[in-house]
Amino acid sequence: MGSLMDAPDVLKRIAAYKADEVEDLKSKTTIEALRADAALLSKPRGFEAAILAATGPALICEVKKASPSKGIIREDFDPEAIAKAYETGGATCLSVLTDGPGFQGSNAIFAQVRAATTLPLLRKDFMLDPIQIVESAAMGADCVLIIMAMIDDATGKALIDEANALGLDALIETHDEDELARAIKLGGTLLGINNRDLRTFDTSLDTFTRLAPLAPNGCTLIAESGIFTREDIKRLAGDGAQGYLIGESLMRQDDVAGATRALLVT
Ligand SMILES: O=C(O)c1ccccc1NCC(=O)[C@H](O)[C@H](O)COP(=O)(O)O
Repeated sequence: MGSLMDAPDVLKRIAAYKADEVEDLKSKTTIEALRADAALLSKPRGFEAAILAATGPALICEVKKASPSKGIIREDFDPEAIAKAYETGGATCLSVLTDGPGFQGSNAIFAQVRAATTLPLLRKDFMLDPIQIVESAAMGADCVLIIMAMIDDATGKALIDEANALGLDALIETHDEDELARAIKLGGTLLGINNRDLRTFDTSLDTFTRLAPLAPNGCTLIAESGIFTREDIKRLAGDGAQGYLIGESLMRQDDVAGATRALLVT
């Protein structure tokens, strides 16, 4: 028998429990209260700016214990140690999973990482409602992920507007021509192309190669998923990538700092 997180339809299942989580959040607080909490924090660190300023490949290294497609990725999961190792290894930014059911992430893990590093942080979760964007700002996130496959255009606009109002960057994730066209129409400039099809879990770098030429000049292109080697990065750079979101291949290493550094060697 398949698990709750098996493809296909994993996104539908995630959307269902995420809608419950949003209702739970709204029962405990208000968007205004979260906005006030966010206003007490220092300004977000520029996530996209850090990627554009990187002198070598801009690695966005992911802190994730598990995923629906791979199950448990790292048993000895110490978010603080991993964040420090990524920073020592030369990461430009970090991505932190906060989704519980699919990734064994949490807001507490995000807080641990935030306390351990000064690198700009992406809160990686499934955004369906503007209150989650404000919650992310109140947690000290610098960037939020918006997955086009999970939302309609009206929701996308509301999420992007909220991120802009709070000074957060928004990484708009796409996987096919239609999602990319919708993201561009919504004014997204930090565009993720996910090599993993979240409906089937099939992963191929050819997705980035196919879609990157369709993005307008001036966008910052992030290649996501399935990146394992320096050769992968060289190939994706040749196809126009300016940043690389890498999770599994680094999370499985004993020497996380060394493995991160090795991806930066030219
Ligand atoms: O990876 C999954 O199983 C997954 C399932 C459902 C929604 C999202 C999912 N993954 C998010 C990602 O794409 C990755 O965490 C991220 O891009 C890093 O990928 P990787 O380097 O392959 O771990």
